[in-house]
Amino acid sequence: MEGVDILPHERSKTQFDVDAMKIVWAGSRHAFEVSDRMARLVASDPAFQKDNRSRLGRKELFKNTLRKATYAWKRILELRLTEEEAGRLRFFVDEPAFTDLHWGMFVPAIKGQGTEEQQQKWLPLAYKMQIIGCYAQTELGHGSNVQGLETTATFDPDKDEFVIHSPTLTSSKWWPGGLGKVSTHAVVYARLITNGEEHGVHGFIVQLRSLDDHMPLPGITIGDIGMKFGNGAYNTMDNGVLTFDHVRIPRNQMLMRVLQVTSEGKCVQSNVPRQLIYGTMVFVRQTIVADASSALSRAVCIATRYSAVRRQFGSQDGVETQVIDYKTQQNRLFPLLASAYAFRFVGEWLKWLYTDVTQRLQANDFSTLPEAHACTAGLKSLTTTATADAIEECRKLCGGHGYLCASGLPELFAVYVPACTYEGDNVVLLLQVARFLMKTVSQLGSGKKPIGTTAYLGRVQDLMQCRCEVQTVGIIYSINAAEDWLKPSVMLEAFEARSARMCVARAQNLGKFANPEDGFAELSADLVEAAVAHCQLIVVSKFLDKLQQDIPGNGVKQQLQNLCYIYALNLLHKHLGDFLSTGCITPKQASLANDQLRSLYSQVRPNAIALVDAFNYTDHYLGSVLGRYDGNVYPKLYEEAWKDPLNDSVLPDGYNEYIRPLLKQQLHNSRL
Ligand SMILES: CCCCC/C=C\C/C=C\C/C=C\C/C=C\C/C=C/C(=O)SCCNC(=O)CCNC(=O)[C@H](O)C(C)(C)COP(=O)(O)OP(=O)(O)OC[C@H]1O[C@@H](n2cnc3c(N)ncnc32)[C@H](O)[C@@H]1OP(=O)(O)O
Ligand SMILES: Cc1cc2nc3c(=O)[nH]c(=O)nc-3n(C[C@H](O)[C@H](O)[C@H](O)COP(=O)(O)OP(=O)(O)OC[C@H]3O[C@@H](n4cnc5c(N)ncnc54)[C@H](O)[C@@H]3O)c2cc1C
Repeated sequence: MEGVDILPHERSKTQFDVDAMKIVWAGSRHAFEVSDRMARLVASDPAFQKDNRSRLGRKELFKNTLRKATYAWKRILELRLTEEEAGRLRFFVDEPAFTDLHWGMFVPAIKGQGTEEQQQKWLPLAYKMQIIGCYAQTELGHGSNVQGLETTATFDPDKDEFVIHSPTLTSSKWWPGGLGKVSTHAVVYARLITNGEEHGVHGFIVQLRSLDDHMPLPGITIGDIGMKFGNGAYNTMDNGVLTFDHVRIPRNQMLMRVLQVTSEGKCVQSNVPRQLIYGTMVFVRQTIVADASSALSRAVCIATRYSAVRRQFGSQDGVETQVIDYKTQQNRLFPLLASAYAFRFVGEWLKWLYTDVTQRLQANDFSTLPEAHACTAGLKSLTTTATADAIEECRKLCGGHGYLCASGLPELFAVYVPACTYEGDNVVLLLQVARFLMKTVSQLGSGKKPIGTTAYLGRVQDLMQCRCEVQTVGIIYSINAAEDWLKPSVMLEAFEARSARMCVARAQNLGKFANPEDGFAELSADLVEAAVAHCQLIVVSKFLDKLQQDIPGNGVKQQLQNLCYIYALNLLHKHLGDFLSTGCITPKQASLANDQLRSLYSQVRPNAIALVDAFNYTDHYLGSVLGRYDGNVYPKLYEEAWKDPLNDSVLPDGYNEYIRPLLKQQLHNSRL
């Protein structure tokens, strides 16, 4: 069978309604229609062509991005796109740009931390892009430790101004995207000092460049921090360095929703908790979780289509085997496919949680903020780590051709992998989750009932007294055959028991230290494992919740069920040590889980291509010869190779200089 015939043949085997699945994936019919329209708009416009990025030098690459980002803005205005449509359009343009930070961090920082008056002044300018902003928090010396930032904002009551200053080299702002060459303004995080007293880190709106000629304002030094990992990749972004030499800004440019500074330099705390200063990060972490499913599904789409097209080794009748039919390939690929769906649904739920906490904050209810912080931090960490690893696994699943830029995977990896670091290093974020869990466990004895995602810890209070013998757990009686693993309550109980037992065991170990902080530092590697178990439980439980909803479309729910159990059983297999050592399941039950997993792979196999078609990605967005919708891989790969600049001429530059003299010299030597 020819390459172009394989994928249609695969599609003919589909056992569910792909169009209905497209709507489930998008979140709603409306979201699907918006997304579909924007994807086609971008794909059909030559201005958004992106297949030459890996061949461009830094300056060309950056200018190209400026062109695309400003053209996208022009189209957004011309077509009068809604905020939702504009967001999707930028998503499909698929090129990191200063606009991400302007819309994604600068605007949310003002919205979340500015007073009404400040929002009225700055937001209209930002919405029209009459000013362009970035988020300048991280410094050369400190990123994770926000309280360790060194930039100072000292209040001068005589002039009613703050003096922003970089006292040391390590206080230079370092990393902010959009800062290096584009932004006119920044929300700068600095230590507030009034009347000689320190009041912690706060955000300040600072103008950086002239709105007339774009030159840095007096006292400000700015530049780009240099090339980053990967050729094209994130180098479209001008991550920058910034120092201040006693730069003055009016008092009303401190973002004052949390704390007000009066003209006398007095600090007045509002009823809003201090942690709201970190609110922009919570917002962005939530968007990063949703984005993880996009990056992961993209890599999985490429690897799945290519695995169906690619054949290696013969079978009895002489037709070579599609590599997707190897169990080892399925065992590596299908859990990633399942993860893409799992992250989609947990992302949807997290968006709901974020909206809920935002509404509560507006009504002065701060009770769910710690949980929102723990969930956004933990899920950001879990999903980005898994996605970065998965993109690399997809490259390997595509064999040698996966290493070619034409596969789209090297660039995707290079663009994606910093997500494990920005918006909080993934380990640092898991430690935040661990703190939250340990606090929750320590309060169990006082009768405080945990709620939301930690409610399960309340249900297993017996664990605190170590009264929970293996035999008391229901799973032990419920699983006697492989199919028993397909019961939602059983799966949930297994993940809850594993996480609860890990949390309680860590809490008990912490209790052995005289100083809890010493204990936390000493046991931090174990604590991170408990945080991972808790976050995996959230993902599994939200996927199971999704299955409880009414899901229209022939066979759609069945496919989602298969994927949900693949996600959970694969985790169980990978973390078997946790499940066995905490006594949640027996070795025999673990073996049954594996049998069930293999059976699910066989059920997914005929639907694999349709399950990735449901992502509804255009070939433009995928940017991969291996992942083409039509499966016409080999002719196109061959065609692509000839586009390389090295093939512009038959003899390479340097032939006369290097190759010819070398060959002549060898000829001369052999004659000797
Ligand atoms: C319309 C079009 C839109 C298009 C765009 C849309 C979306 C795209 C969006 C953005 C673009 C996306 C990506 C772009 C790429 C890159 C951008 C990157 C940006 C950045 O990286 S910005 C810098 C990010 N920096 C960090 O994340 C630093 C990490 N460090 C921290 O968060 C904190 O310092 C810390 C690790 C939490 C520790 O802080 P510390 O003050 O020392 O706190 P603790 O003492 O540990 O805790 C005190 C207390 O506070 C609680 N806490 C901590 N953080 C939070 C929080 N965020 N929210 C609520 N509560 C928090 C903590 O739990 C403690 O509570 P206790 O009860 O225990 O006291
Ligand atoms: C592409 C990119 C874009 C970015 N964009 C922005 C931006 O727009 N604005 C902005 O302000 N910043 C930005 N950043 C900065 C980013 O937020 C920080 O790099 C990130 O928060 C990590 O901080 P760090 O660099 O200080 O890492 P470090 O904290 O120095 O981490 C180094 C190592 O130390 C470990 N570590 C640190 N603390 C602990 C601890 N307490 N316990 C155990 N281990 C620890 C970490 O796990 C890591 O392995 C960007 C970064 C990147 C890569």
